[in-house]
Amino acid sequence: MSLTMQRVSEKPHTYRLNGRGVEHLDPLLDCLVIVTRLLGHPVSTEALKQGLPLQQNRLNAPLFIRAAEQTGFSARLIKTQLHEISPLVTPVVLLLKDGRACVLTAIDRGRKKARIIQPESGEGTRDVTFVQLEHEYAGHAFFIREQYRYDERAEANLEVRSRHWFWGTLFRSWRIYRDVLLASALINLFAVVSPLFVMNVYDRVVPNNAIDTLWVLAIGALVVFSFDTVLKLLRSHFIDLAGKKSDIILSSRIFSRVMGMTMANRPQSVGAFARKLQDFESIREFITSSTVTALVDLPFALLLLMVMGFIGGPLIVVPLTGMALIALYGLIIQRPLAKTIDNTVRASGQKNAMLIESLSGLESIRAARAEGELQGRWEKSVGHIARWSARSKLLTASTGVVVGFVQQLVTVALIVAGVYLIMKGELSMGGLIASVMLAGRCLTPMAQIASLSTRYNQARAALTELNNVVQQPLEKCEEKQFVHRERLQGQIAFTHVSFQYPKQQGKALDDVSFSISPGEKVGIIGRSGSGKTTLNRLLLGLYQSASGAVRFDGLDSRQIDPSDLRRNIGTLLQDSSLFYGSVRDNITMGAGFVEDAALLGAAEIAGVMDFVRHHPEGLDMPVGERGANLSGGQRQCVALARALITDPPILLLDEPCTTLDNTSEYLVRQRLKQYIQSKTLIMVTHKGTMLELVDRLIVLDHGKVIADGPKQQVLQSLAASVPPAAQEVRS
Ligand SMILES: Nc1ncnc2c1ncn2[C@@H]1O[C@H](COP(=O)(O)OP(=O)(O)OP(=O)(O)O)[C@@H](O)[C@H]1O
Repeated sequence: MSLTMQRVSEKPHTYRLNGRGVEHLDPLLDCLVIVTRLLGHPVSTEALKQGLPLQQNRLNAPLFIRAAEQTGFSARLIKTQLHEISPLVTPVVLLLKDGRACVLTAIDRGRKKARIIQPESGEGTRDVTFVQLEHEYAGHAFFIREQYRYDERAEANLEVRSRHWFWGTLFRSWRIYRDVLLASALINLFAVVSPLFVMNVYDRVVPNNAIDTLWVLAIGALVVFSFDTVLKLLRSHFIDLAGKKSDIILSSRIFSRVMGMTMANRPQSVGAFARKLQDFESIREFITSSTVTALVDLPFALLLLMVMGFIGGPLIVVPLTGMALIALYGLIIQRPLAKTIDNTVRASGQKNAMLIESLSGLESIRAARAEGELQGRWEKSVGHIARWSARSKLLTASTGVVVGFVQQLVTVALIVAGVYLIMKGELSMGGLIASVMLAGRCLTPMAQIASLSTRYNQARAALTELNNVVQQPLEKCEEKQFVHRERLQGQIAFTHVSFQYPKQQGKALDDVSFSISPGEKVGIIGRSGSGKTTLNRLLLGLYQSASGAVRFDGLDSRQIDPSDLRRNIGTLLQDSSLFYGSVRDNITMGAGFVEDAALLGAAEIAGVMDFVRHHPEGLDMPVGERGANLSGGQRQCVALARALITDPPILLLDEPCTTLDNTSEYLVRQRLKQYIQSKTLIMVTHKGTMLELVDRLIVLDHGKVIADGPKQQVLQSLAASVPPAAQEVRS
């Protein structure tokens, strides 16, 4: 379905929007929508692609699987012949040549016919022969089924085990880690070669002048070392490969959890939260080569120790004692180290929060001449972090020093004890040298692990923080099934709605009830803090009411998929944000594919064309970070155009045109008046002039509805009683 926005007459402008405003032109997405319908749980295109990083506005194979999974289905892409597909597994999405796709709904093997639905043809179900289909089929098919849902009864009896977000992701690379383990076993076996080579040279070659044997041994050792080098390179490559794979999955998972988090659980501080997410770096570092190598090598140290025991006999006690000493020191410093790192992490979060807040409020800081105050806070925070990080550095450095000392101690003790054994004739010269070398090898992974404890503690702290993030409730959780509504009529009802912000005293909305019919134009007025914006937030489903219900077309908003709901409500928030990019990007963000006619139409109504027309780059004019290159009024126009771009049946405008000059406001108002004729409008405003757009007024005070009725009647009664709310509406 395509959208065209036609300008019917010149003055006043009349705009007619045909269609939904967005054409997705995505065969895979269309097929998935059809499959969800066939499986009895229809999901809208909007809900399926919600939050996915579409490639040129389309699903690709991995995104198809993610789209299915996030809406309660599971999908697998399998290479298969057409005749191998069982009729029992339909519906199946077949990938066709030239990037097309179709849904295979039934197979009649006897008559060699198949029943398909090809969305782009718009023909509905049709029968084709196997030969025809084979000709088009590209060889891969998506097999989709509904995920089994446990209900509350199951929860009582059965604990549903799901994989941990972090360990489960690492576990996905178990095959790679298995190979790494195998390579490590060989590498550690090869570690024996060097001491044995030296031992044999000292004990056999030198006393007997056996030059031939020397060369044989040397060539053998070289071959083994070459193999060892290749294996070591491969091992690091595989560990990095597994780390990279996990890193991509984990980063994407964390970000999607953050995006999907309920507003009630959103973090109090953006800066501190951003810091938590950045701390993922320390986890990434921890799962890369050096750590994993040290961990994997540790069990093999015991093997080397056994070989050493075989050669050096009682000398084994020396490295064993050394290992025990290193382990003991490592354990002793764990607690103080963990404490310093936890404190550093907390303080860094606070410092980052301050930095982000200061940078975003730089103009206000300058205007209030508060630079000195913030400088003071900053220096205090930096000083605090420096103290803790100096402590953690000292502890880390002490590990290195202690480990080095133990290693030297072990060498000296081995040589002293070895000389006694040689004098007693229980050990050869070569045996002693080999024992020293092997002891060194045994201690290396121990030393590495001890020095990794800082990194481990950082990763542990980051994992704890991220665990909290990942465990936050999601707006769309797997257990919850939504009703999918492509298009709402625009009927809205609040019944006894009360709401209190988390961790706040007092209700922001208190027993609010009203009903709005489709096409009605309603103004919400009231003093600052009376609850107007909160009411908008509940309408958008950003927060859920504690009691009562918000209904759209008679359906509780909690049942409607949030993405469907928001697609149907064109929203201009009081503080709508713009993002780095062009004016065009900012208007179309979230809308998918938009035809130029629709874009121009929305930009015209919202007054964007009035200023981009004079810019050499037009709609491609860059807006800067957070829209910093635009004026306040221009930013509001772009945000208004964004609200109109999908031609939604409901418009929710919070303080539109507040930052526009009178002429611009007049022009936008006149164009909006034409545009909203068939829409349901809910508008929060303090501006009397904007009330021209509405026929009915709802007045809020301290979270309660104190008046509701036709505009003139409410204004008159407010003027008569002269409550503060009436004075708020400036004419
Ligand atoms: N995110 C929030 N967290 C906690 N409390 C909030 C939050 N937003 C608003 N409040 C509180 O809820 C109450 C209603 O605020 P709301 O923003 O809905 O008022 P408003 O009528 O839109 O005001 P204004 O006209 O100034 O925009 C206020 O007391 C405010 O302090």
